[in-house]
Amino acid sequence: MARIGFIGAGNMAEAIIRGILGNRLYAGHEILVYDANPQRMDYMVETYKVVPAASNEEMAERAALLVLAVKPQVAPSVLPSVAPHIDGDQSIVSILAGWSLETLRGYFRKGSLVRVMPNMPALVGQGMSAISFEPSASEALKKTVLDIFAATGEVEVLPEHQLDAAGALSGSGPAYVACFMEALADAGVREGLPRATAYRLAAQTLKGTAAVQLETGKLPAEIKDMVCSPGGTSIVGVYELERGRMRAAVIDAVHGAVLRTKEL
Ligand SMILES: NC(=O)C1=CN([C@@H]2O[C@H](COP(=O)(O)OP(=O)(O)OC[C@H]3O[C@@H](n4cnc5c(N)ncnc54)[C@H](OP(=O)(O)O)[C@@H]3O)[C@@H](O)[C@H]2O)C=CC1
Ligand SMILES: O=C(O)[C@@H]1CCC=N1
Repeated sequence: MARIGFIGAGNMAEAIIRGILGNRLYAGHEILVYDANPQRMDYMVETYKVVPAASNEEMAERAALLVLAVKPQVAPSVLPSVAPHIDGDQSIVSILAGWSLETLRGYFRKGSLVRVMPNMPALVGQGMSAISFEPSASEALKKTVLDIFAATGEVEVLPEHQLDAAGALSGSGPAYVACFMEALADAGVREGLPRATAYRLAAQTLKGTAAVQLETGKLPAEIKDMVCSPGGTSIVGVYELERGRMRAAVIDAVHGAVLRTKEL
């Protein structure tokens, strides 16, 4: 049996595989992949020396732990043919947005189920994964799953009812942050900075500010106060952000993503 198999070898599967290989959790020959797109299969096999499966059904027969990494919209056409091949010793990790453990259990009669909401920065080992286990999950399975996602960044075990919120915050969050980064860089260009310089300044500013929060534990409000000198420049910028309803826009964005998650 392969240690792990990926149903769908797209962006997130690649990010997780990179973490596994980079941290030497498993070797390429212990990882099975199947993707409906033959070019994508070729790319994954050539790049990561993983093992191609002939079908999702073969994968389900051969992988001790199966990662569901297709789009949620595709899952209803994939799971009915995969589930009958799963026996009680196997485990299924779903990263499908919006798919509850209860919905998954409707397909999988056997096997342990885990729900994970990873995020795209897993690609560079800076991911944030929210993880929910079934109450019956064994300590061995918890360790295996935590080790896999810790290889892609940080992990947080959450009760399942919080996973949709986590997905809309940290799962979708890189898209919002990229929009903010682009806006910051556009602003720099408007003020005369070269485009490449503006991107570098914007990206490192986001990374550095996040690092201050994570390393010092200071509240975002405290960090903002450390930057805003009385009567200075930054407080004028903060005032303009507030006039633009920046906080309300972000809160609306996450709420919109939660509502969409419930539709999937
Ligand atoms: N992207 C993100 O930031 C995050 C995504 N997720 C979740 O991860 C999952 C995967 O997302 P992502 O990696 O972005 O998606 P991708 O579209 O990059 O990857 C999915 C892959 O599955 C392939 N595929 C389609 N149909 C089948 C099939 N029947 N059998 C096997 N493979 C198939 C697709 O091929 P083709 O392109 O030809 O259709 C594609 O290569 C989703 O469920 C999403 O909700 C969770 C957190 C973050
Ligand atoms: O946009 C999506 O549906 C997926 C889930 C979280 C991030 N990307």
